[in-house]
Amino acid sequence: MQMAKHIKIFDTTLRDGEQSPGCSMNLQEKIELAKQLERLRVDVIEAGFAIASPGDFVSVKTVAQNVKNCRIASLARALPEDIDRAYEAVKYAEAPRIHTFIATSDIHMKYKLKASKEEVLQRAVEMVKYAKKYCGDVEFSAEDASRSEIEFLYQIFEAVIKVGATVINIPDTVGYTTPDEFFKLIHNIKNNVPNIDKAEISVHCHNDLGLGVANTLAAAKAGATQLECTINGIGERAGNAALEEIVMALNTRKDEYGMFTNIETTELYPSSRLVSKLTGMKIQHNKAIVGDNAFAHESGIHQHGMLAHQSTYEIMTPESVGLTNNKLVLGKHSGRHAFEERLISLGYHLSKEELNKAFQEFKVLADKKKVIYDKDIEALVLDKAVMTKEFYKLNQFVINSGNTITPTGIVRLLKENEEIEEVATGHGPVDAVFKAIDKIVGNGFTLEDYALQSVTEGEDAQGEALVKIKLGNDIYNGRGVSTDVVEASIKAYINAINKMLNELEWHEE
Ligand SMILES: CC(=O)SCCNC(=O)CCNC(=O)[C@H](O)C(C)(C)COP(=O)(O)OP(=O)(O)OC[C@H]1O[C@@H](n2cnc3c(N)ncnc32)[C@H](O)[C@@H]1OP(=O)(O)O
Ligand SMILES: CC(C)C(=O)C(=O)O
Repeated sequence: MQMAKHIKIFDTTLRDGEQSPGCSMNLQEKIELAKQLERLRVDVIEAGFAIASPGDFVSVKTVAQNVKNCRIASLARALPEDIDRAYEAVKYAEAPRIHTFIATSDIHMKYKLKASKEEVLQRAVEMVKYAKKYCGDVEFSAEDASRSEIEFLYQIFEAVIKVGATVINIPDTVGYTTPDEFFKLIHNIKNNVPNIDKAEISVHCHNDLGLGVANTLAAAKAGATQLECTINGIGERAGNAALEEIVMALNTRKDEYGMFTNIETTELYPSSRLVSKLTGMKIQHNKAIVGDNAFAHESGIHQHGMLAHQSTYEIMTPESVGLTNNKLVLGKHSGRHAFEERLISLGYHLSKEELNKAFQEFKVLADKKKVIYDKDIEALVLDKAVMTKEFYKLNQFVINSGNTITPTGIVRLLKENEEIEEVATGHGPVDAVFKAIDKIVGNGFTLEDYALQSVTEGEDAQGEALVKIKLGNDIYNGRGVSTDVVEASIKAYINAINKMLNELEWHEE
């Protein structure tokens, strides 16, 4: 019998994932996510692109300072200033990595870099050498590798390994390749780059044709031992290969792949929910592994089969990915211990102060709602999982609305201990209260997106409002939950405003 092979998971949710339009996260959110990735036990966290902005630099550095059990990487173009900045940020990590890249396809070299093959080869070698002066662990990516000339890939990989690259990454940058083709590419690189055994082979697949995961798995079969991916598959354009799908495919089909990862699979669902909440990017219901319907059985024949035996229609258990089966969780007579235990099993690790606040809110909710589901609890604590300084807090609101009158909203907010009240009219009650808040806060930002969904089923279900506001080029997500949808909307709007003000204050410091 062959020994199972260890496959490393390189998570790039904080870098490529954050490149999804509208998915920006603030510093506290990134730290929270990095800690969750540590609980998930990914091998490498790509924490950002340090030179991209002062905010990116600080978040890479703070992740490096706070996460101890994963390797921490920063992306850097093949430029000395990028590499300097990347190292300045990752040097605080127990295990730092500089990840430098340059495009190798004719299209990118001609139109984007305006550089010849020789120049690209020389820059790649010089920059890997340059990075090695700082850091033992240097990953080199040949951007757009899947559309690059294969002989050039052999040449550039051999050259960068010679000067010390520890990982060579083969990205399918534009999601163009197919599983058979990518298998051959990785197989050929493994067999034609003379010093390939001195470096790890990595792949990074995008999902433009919906083949990101299939291509990644084909590459693993061909010999790649580091797989780059993101939670929920978020990322540039159609996204990256989804971490949870890759991991569960390897896990469920050990017979086919003979591979294992270090991932704590019961943390997959909490990680997915966290990313969705932090980015405001909803998970489609039929999404594999983590979608609401992934373990739901609707039709009679399937339900009959499931009643007879779970294995008839489930190839993995919901528990194995961190979904608990306790639909009915806690009620108004529950105590703090049971509440905390439930939170931990859902993947939320709150401080004592955060827990106390969440418990008080849980009791208020339990008075309003007959049945409290896991999702209600998650909705409550997600705000606590990422503490944001509250510049404004909702004190009171009143709306006057109907189909024959102009909707009017009166909102009173607390700013420190000062009460500020404004009134405004709008196209509907939510528009009216948002306009009243604009009058209090002042404008400069715009509402980019607003969505409302119910957290669970039932007439007393909580409404969850998600808003995106934009200031300059920056987007801030806010969320709010309440059994009253106008209140949920106000909370979401104030949450986004508070995040924006936190960021502005941080930039002023
Ligand atoms: C495939 C990927 O996902 S790559 C990662 C993509 N992520 C990002 O771009 C993160 C956000 N980016 C940014 O904030 C900015 O683009 C920055 C700060 C990195 C650079 O900003 P600017 O200096 O204003 O340059 P801009 O983005 O307009 O153009 C990119 C420049 O980098 C060059 N470049 C692109 N890739 C590389 C590379 N790998 N190595 C060296 N130079 C590169 C381009 O040729 C161009 O150079 P030019 O200014 O001499 O024409
Ligand atoms: C920088 C590389 C790894 C990348 O993100 C891509 O090619 O998609």
